[in-house]
Amino acid sequence: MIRLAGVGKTYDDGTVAVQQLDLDVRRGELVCLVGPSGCGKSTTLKMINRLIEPTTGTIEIDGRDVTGQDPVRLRRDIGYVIQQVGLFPHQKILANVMTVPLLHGESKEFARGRARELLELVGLDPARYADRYPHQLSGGQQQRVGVARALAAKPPVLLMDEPFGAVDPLVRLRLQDEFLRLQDELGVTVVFVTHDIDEAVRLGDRVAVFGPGGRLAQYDTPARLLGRPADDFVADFVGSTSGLRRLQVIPLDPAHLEPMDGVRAGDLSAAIDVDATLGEALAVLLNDDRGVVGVKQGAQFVGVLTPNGIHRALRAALAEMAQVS
Ligand SMILES: Nc1ncnc2c1ncn2[C@@H]1O[C@H](COP(=O)(O)OP(=O)(O)OP(=O)(O)O)[C@@H](O)[C@H]1O
Repeated sequence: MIRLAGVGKTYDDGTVAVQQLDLDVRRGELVCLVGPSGCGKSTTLKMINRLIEPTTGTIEIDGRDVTGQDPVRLRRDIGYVIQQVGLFPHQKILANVMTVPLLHGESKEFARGRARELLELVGLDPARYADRYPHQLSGGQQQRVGVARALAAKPPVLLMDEPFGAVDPLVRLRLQDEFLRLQDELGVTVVFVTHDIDEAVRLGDRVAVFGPGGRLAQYDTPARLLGRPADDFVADFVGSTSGLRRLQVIPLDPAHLEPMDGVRAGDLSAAIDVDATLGEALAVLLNDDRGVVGVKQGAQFVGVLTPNGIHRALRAALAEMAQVS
């Protein structure tokens, strides 16, 4: 869906922001660009919607070179969400979200309906929030309005630059979860900039780690990035707690469950879904006094998980990861 080939950006003052960047993003994929401050993540994002022109290389969206397209039109067709949200302070929330469909030439009535639908989708009840002004909303709520507005024109591509950077960690987790659900539902292709490796591995189907001087250090799935960092820089950036982070990306393995024999469903105080990750399973287990968690598929219990089961699942996943690398 998006293809960058040999893309570079050197600013007028000689700063090399991005070097020889090759990056493919598949349709419907969520790709995170992550790295320390100043390594060219925002510059890369802004080259995709032509807020910044590359010095070298080509950028294609859906097979079409973006440099051949009218930048205003291009930006109208690509959703863009930034940390400072950029809501119009003197317009009510509904009017803020209606802006983009109106720009696309839709009728007021259509735009109003679409805006209400979008507010609902991002978890803001229109009956409660549509008539408020931006300053009457919390930071997290404003951020959701920003996401709703960017999605209002059903863009095939959404660019997000640290969209959840300014909200507290708990709200951020919730926004991340909601955004994952939304992205899955809408099937939109997303490029998401963050400097937070935890956010990147949580959200990304694939993660691009940028190093100093705008060099792409590794582009991989979260599991491989954490399990097999390409070099010392990536290993360092991923950090010493990568073992714990890895838990967040490894699925629970049903082979490591123990049978329900002798355990009555009514005695289990905690249960998780069989689609959970090892990290989620561990979190539930740690909160349970008995050290045993029921695992469900739909409404049915399919087994129980104990600390030993988690340990076995983790060992097996790491062995498998080492084999494919
Ligand atoms: N207009 C500009 N003129 C000159 N240099 C610039 C300009 N904009 C950005 N830079 C430089 O380009 C490099 C990359 O900046 P960019 O904003 O892309 O990094 P980033 O990875 O997004 O950083 P952060 O995480 O801090 O937002 C930095 O060294 C920055 O100082």
